[in-house]
Amino acid sequence: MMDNEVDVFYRELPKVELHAHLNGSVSCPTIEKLISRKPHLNIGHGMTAIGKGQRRTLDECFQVFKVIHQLVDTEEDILMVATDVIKEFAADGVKYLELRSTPREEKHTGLTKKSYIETVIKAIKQCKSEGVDIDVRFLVAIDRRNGTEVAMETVKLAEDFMLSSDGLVLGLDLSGDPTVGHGKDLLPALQKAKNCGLKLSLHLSEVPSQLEESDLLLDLPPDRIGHGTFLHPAMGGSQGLVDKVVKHNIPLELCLTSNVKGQTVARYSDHHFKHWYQMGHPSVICTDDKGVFSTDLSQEYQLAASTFDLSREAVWKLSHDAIDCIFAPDTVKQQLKQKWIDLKPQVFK
Ligand SMILES: CNc1ncnc2c1ncn2[C@@H]1O[C@H](COP(=O)(O)O)[C@@H](O)[C@H]1O
Ligand SMILES: [Zn+2]
Repeated sequence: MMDNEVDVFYRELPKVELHAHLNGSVSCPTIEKLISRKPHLNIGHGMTAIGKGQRRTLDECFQVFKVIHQLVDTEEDILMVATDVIKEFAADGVKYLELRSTPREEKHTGLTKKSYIETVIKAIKQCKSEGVDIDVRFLVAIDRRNGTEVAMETVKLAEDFMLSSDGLVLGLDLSGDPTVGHGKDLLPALQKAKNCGLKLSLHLSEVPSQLEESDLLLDLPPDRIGHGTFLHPAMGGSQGLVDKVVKHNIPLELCLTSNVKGQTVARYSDHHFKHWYQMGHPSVICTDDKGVFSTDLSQEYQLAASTFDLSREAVWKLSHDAIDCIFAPDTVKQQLKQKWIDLKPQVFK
């Protein structure tokens, strides 16, 4: 996204990003660097991002991640990718970021799941020491396709890092192709994670066929929901599901461009943001995969505002209220709220 396409108000708006997959967030310039490191892979740029006006099926989106994973398979790659992504979010006015990523083992390069997470943490610490103006935390992701055993291993790894990373690792994400695997097989691992104090953000009902799974996973309950596209009765879900989300007051992470480009939502004006926002339910605008979907968080706020006719004050409240949905402790929430107070005159000048 070029700067001049987004109104300066949305760029300067301080923002909280809670749903960003590391390898889906890799920008064009970083992809270029990766391609030049690995010319033998013969990967062209068109294979890693979905441009303006383009769409793919969700299935095709998952093919794109496979291509990016080929490009990012060493500690060096992960360090560069994570550092670039963090700096790009900071340049877009994001003041607090929860990055998520699936630790991968790559036997041919010596990458292990542990060194994968260590490298992301190293990137976060490096950005901090360089004075980049953003507070970054990490959620360890479980890819649902890998089943019970890997999920258990991932929980153990996340727990170890939660205890040793000075508060940088806060929780777990459940993601991956929603048409593969079933949440019931992952329930024991998620329950264990919750019991040891890891926060849970779960992709729920990203596709229509997951209502039974969502009903089951909502009883955990998770601390946040990714997408939740088909939970609401107006989207083919049910009042019972909405009631559970409301009863537990579980915030939703909503990613407009991701859902439209991945074709689970037909057009922006049909996005389920409108149902939850109207109810006054905590709804946080997020990017999902800013690289793959060629977007950024400022653009997503502007899209939400123009599609649903939100005033600047309403947009301000939307970004401010996201602070209450972060996984970091209350002291961090207070610091961020102070930052929003300090920045407001400048943004509304
Ligand atoms: C489009 N909607 C989506 N739905 C579900 N999972 C998604 C996703 N977008 C991304 N991921 C998950 O994030 C991984 C890439 O980042 P990391 O390698 O983990 O950093 C994908 O392989 C998938 O597991
Ligand atoms: Zn996601």
